[in-house]
Amino acid sequence: MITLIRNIKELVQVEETPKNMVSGKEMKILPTIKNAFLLIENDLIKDFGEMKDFKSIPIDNVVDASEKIVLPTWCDSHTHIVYADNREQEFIDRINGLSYEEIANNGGGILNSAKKLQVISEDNLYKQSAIRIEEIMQLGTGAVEIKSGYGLTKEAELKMLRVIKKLNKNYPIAIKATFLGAHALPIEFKNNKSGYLDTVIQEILPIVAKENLAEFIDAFCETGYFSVEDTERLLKAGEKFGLIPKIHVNQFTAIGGVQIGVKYNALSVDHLEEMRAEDIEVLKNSKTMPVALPSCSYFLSIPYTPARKIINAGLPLALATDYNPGSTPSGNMNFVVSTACIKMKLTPEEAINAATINGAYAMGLEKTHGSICRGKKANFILTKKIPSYGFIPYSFGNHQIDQVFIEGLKV
Ligand SMILES: N=CN[C@@H](CCC(=O)O)C(=O)O
Ligand SMILES: [Zn+2]
Repeated sequence: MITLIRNIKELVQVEETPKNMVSGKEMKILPTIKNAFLLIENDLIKDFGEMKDFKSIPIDNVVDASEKIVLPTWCDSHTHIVYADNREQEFIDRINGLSYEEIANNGGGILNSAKKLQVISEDNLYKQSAIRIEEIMQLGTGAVEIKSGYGLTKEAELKMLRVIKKLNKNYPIAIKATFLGAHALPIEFKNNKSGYLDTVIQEILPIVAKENLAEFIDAFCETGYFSVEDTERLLKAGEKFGLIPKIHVNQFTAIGGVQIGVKYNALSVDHLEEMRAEDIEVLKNSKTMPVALPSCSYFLSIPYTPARKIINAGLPLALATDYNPGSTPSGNMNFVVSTACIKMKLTPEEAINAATINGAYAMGLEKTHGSICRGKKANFILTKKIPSYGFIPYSFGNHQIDQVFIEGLKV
């Protein structure tokens, strides 16, 4: 089927020659074509250009985009969308003065989600998660990474990963799975962290690899959770099974997590709210994408990732939601892009680059997603009638999307 999107006011993030990512000063450049067309064949982008250059061919479906902007769908490279029920009570506890750490120490936090996840049926977990997938597709997300890590037992971790696999099969959105067995220490292992890591490495990891349930491996490398040494043990074990690291680091404390990520060729290091000069330095000359999660900073009232320092050092940056029941119960990439501009001082061009092509890189999807490029997936957002693409982050919290296309079809 051939679909033509015509009279596009501005077609954003176009690429003649595909690139893997954008870094430093390049992030301020967002290639666009004004008064453009976009031609789709089945699930792929066939052509694009200026309207005046469009050569008539037989078309099955025409969409008029007068006064509207078209941009690639968002690439959300860090989420925990598969979870059981919610944690609004902890939200209220925080309003009343408890800290995220105090809540976790009282059995709340990740362990609270694990308790709920261990008892929910796979079917019910799938149903709850599918609603969130449908929600983020409507919000313009066309590719997403999803982590395990709320199971914390063999059965429950595998249940999560199987749900992720089933979502990937049933929805057109691209889904990448990450095994996050080392997300928190289960109560049964309270004084036996190395015993829990033995379970993760010897009992769960081999099944994850054998059943092809995840491409990436993650750990919450943080004071009070998993140390740099624990993380290294895990990444080494993952490496043997060909799992690529994408890790939680520097959320509350900077303890060397970025260094261990770079040492093990992590595809991304995520959170980075607390960054020392040496953490920025070690990322130079690496292939590791720094990923900021501004909705998490917003929700927990913790510092924002120092995005300006990262980009001004010549590094790339990706933006993601961190959608999860504890620190970020929102999967809205439009809000992430706005918040990155408002609170982290990214320009709209930098924020859109960070949420599209760099997000695609951070989950290994840069060859097929993240830009308007011939041969890439026909994943794009058609906005309402708006004055410019800068209006998307400017009108924060408002919904500027008219239609979302994933793999060539309106969702
Ligand atoms: N920081 C670790 N994990 C999640 C939050 C987990 C939770 O509170 O449930 C995050 O990325 O913010
Ligand atoms: Zn996370």
